[in-house]
Amino acid sequence: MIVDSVTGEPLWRPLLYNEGCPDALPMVKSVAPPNHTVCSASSTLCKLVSWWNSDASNKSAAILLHQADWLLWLLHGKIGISDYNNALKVGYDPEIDSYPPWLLSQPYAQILPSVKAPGTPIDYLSEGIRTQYGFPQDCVVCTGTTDSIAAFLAARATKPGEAVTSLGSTLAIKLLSTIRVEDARFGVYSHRLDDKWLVGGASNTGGAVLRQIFTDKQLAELSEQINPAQPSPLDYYPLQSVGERFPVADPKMAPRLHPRPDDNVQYLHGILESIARIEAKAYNLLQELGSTPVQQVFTAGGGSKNETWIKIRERVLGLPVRRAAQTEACYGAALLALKGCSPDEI
Ligand SMILES: Nc1ncnc2c1ncn2[C@@H]1O[C@H](COP(=O)(O)OP(=O)(O)O)[C@@H](O)[C@H]1O
Ligand SMILES: O=C(CO)[C@H](O)[C@H](O)COP(=O)(O)O
Repeated sequence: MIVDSVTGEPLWRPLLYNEGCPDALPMVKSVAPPNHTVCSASSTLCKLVSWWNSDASNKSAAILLHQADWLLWLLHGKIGISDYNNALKVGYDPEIDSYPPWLLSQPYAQILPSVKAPGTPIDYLSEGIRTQYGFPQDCVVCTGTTDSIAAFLAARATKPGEAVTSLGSTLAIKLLSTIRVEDARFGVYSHRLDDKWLVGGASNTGGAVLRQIFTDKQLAELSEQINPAQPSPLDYYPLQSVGERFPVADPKMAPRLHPRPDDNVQYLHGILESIARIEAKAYNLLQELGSTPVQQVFTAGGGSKNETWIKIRERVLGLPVRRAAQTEACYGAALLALKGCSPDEI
């Protein structure tokens, strides 16, 4: 979001995380290091540059916020604060804990938010919100993280080699690694998690495609009739619309959901198996690019309740796959706040 730095009013249409601004890509590639995370049309930096190059008249009053930063501003009232997870795709370097010189030298650097570690206390909850909802006076608001990192924290995976696949509307992968891996050619990037790295990426495949074809009730009923030990010969690339981010970064990739068999059980089997193949390709790619090898996969999000799918994925990945004890990202966000929350530091 690009907002007025005083009033918080949006100065441009808010953009979703997977929306692309290919018009800005050549300019971003001309300033960033080769294959940097920002060198993807859906990166936050491409969104920022696309706005900067538009007819925007109020550049001096603007500030960039991620959706999570904007929500937190509504809670604590201090505008222009982000965290190093949300800020990764605008170009923040969590290793040096700073925006890099190539970014700071750009004219649009003036609208970048200040960045803190995830879970850093910012301020007390603003009085209006506190009284409206009945929170205690000492309720503190901390910086956040991204949704799939919060899902990783909720799963309480702590050892290098442990990974979390979030099967929500999309498929997001996070593998705890001692080695940082980044390669925009495949949509691979590393978020910092304290002194380690969460290597992974986000595919546009996932539950949203399933919901385009089946109701949640059908998903549950049809899945019970699938034999997960039996491989499906059907080979699809389930996407809601054109464009994939990871493990293939191709904004022009077309969805492949045909041929459709008459039997819905077979069709769903083929789709679940095909998404599992994309997940397997993703984990193999991370290892090829040098991350700590994956040993155990936890799973979160709406797709994690599907036991048949978990068995299919175990067979296709050749790895133990377990439903996380806590599968909601908000649980991880609360753990982060608990860890960071110390009013003395405000
Ligand atoms: N039994 C099921 N098997 C597989 N996927 C399911 C099942 N039930 C729901 N889903 C999928 O879960 C997704 C919703 O999960 P959720 O984590 O709430 O997504 P998000 O928060 O990313 O929108 C839906 O897109 C739906 O297709
Ligand atoms: O696709 C997503 C939304 O469901 C992912 O959450 C998002 O794109 C992944 O971002 P990050 O890896 O930075 O947490």
